[in-house]
Amino acid sequence: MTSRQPSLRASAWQAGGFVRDDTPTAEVERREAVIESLAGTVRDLIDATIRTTVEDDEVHRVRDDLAALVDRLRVSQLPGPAGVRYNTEFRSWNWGNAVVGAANGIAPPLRIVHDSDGCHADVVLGAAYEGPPGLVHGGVSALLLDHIMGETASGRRRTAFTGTLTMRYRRGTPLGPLRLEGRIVGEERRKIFVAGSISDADGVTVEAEGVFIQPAGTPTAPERPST
Ligand SMILES: CCCCC/C=C\C/C=C\C/C=C\C/C=C\CCCC(=O)SCCNC(=O)CCNC(=O)[C@H](O)C(C)(C)COP(=O)(O)OP(=O)(O)OC[C@H]1O[C@@H](n2cnc3c(N)ncnc32)[C@H](O)[C@@H]1OP(=O)(O)O
Repeated sequence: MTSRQPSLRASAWQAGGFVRDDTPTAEVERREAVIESLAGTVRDLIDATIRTTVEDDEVHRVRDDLAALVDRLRVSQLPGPAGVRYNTEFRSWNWGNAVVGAANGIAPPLRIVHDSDGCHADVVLGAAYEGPPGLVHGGVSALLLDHIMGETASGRRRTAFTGTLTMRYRRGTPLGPLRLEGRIVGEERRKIFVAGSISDADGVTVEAEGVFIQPAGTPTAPERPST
């Protein structure tokens, strides 16, 4: 996640379900690095669990050790999901997000780059994202495209919810290195039309079209610089 320029009254965001949290940016980033390192190990654990061939007794011992570790993390917990928070500098963080959450071991996670044409992200998908043998699950493709296309529509200056998302799976998407892209192709009042794609080294595997809706009454900030 990148830093936000202060541009709007914080109160404008409360209506969109974002939670104001005045943790200073330096502290947010310190904690984010800590929790991200744990999530990275959880991601390794998921991959190791899928691919392990160790004997049953060893599986049971590892399970018991992990259960003890879960108990240690449960000692202090949020009352519910992590949500989206932002501070006075409009630095936002959504550590539980299914696609980009720093604390979420099931998020790939996607590192999204905003540029003048929209957004893109390079990602490597492993065994945890498999559908057909050796190929990315179609729902995972839709998940990742939904998010990057939503961020494209948002442009980090407004809230945009997915209204309609249409996928065209042109060929199987192999597990491994992939590029995701999103770009705005039209706008009509609160509707933002976005095109998206997933590509491997040989070209596009999935194309998507989406209509994203800016909820009525939510603000739009001035253009933000590219990151
Ligand atoms: C200001 C400072 C900003 C700083 C910004 C900083 C950070 C930004 C941070 C976060 C945002 C970042 C990224 C977003 C990233 C990822 C996105 C993930 C996307 C999701 O994962 S999100 C979850 C799945 N998503 C839902 O959970 C939606 C549930 N749903 C609803 O919340 C409503 O249903 C809604 C809001 C969609 C519409 O509600 P509404 O009341 O506003 O709509 P309304 O009836 O007024 O229609 C208005 C016009 O939209 C047309 N229209 C309506 N619905 C449509 C549909 N479904 N498809 C196509 N067109 C539709 C109408 O036909 C009309 O069109 P027309 O104007 O031409 O008549």
